[in-house]
Amino acid sequence: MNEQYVNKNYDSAKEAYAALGVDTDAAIEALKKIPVSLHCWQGDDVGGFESDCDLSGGIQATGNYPGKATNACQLRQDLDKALSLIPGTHRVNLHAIYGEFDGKPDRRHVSIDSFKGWAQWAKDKGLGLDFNGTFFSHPMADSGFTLSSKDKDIRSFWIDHGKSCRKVGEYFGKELGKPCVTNVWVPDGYKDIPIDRSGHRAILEKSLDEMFAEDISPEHNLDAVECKLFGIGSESCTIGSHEFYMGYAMKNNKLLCLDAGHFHPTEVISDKLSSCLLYIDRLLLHVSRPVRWDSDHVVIFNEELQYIAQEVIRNNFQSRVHIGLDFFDASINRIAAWVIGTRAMIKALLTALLEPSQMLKEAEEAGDFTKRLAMLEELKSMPFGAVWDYYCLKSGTPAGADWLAEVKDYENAVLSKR
Ligand SMILES: C[C@H](O)[C@H](O)[C@@H](O)C(=O)CO
Ligand SMILES: [Mn+2]
Repeated sequence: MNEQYVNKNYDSAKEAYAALGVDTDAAIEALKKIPVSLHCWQGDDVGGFESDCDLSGGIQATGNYPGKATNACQLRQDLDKALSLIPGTHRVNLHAIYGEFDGKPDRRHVSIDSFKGWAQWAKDKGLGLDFNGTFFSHPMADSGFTLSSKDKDIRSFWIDHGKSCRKVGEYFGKELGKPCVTNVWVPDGYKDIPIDRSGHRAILEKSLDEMFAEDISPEHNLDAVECKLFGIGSESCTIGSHEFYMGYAMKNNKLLCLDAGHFHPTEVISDKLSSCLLYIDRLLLHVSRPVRWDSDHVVIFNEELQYIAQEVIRNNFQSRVHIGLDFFDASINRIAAWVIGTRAMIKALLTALLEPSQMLKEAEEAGDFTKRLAMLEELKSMPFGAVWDYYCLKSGTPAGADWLAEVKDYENAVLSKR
């Protein structure tokens, strides 16, 4: 996009927003301070770098687009490309299966050594890292149960896994000088109607307590727990439900992870932030796009994404809500998927920062719902795209759809040779 054209548009957008009392330069400065955590698993369809385990746990990446990353070097190279097309300074979210393993990977005791390459890379790029235990895609998860299993050997295997993952998180936090959010999601559940829901939930609570027993400074590592309604193969009962983890997080001062795809189809996470944050210090978001089910479609600039961003910004929750992405589409260029989803998230945050929230709040408090609705509609055609393009260019990233040609070049030069 032509720089002169972008600057000119920005100047008139700035004027239009100023008329509403909104300072576009201040909005851009605030936006720069909000990191989004890019999930590494979009880069290889949640495959990971352990050799011989298929994706399990009731999640699925569909599609067969060529050129996916097959090792950590390729994945970092792809992330570098994606990050070069995304304005701002962000974070990368890893899973335990993405280590650089020397010999046979030991899922029970995940070693810090396997993640030194990632830490070095993140340090060189000024990125933060987040982490996840991988409680699936492993023979010890084949029964469909991990931390809530009634089998002591299975349980203790996964407790050890979780403990070692927290140490990796602590290591990342220390190395990078920013806390790592280490998330726990377990697929445990029953396909058909169970008898003993409460037994499994009591076991899950006990296993988590054991896993989290060691005090780790929140300066380095923050523990998160992710709830879910159902998965493929756990349709009738998911042990780690919303109520379970909401209670667990409150009682134990953990982050609650809200994944946009983990609720009933018409239930939205945007409406949950303000309630959860009355009782819980911090939230982790897995921003995703469920289409009829937890399908993990690439995030787009839709209403729910804007509502999520508005809830964060209107309430000044930036420091209490960690924004992570969680989608995996194997049917399109995977770097484009990261770029589309992350840019959409950032664009939604920018749009929320450009809202004259105080004016809307005053209208609401005065009972002037006509003005509230009228203004919300008018805001939809404000020139936020001009502010976005300007931000992209000023950040050294392409404005408009210019990034797509770069992804295409990269596909020809790199991905097609894999
Ligand atoms: C790969 C992720 O950890 C996984 O998607 C999890 O966060 C989830 O959302 C499962 O449905
Ligand atoms: Mn998730």
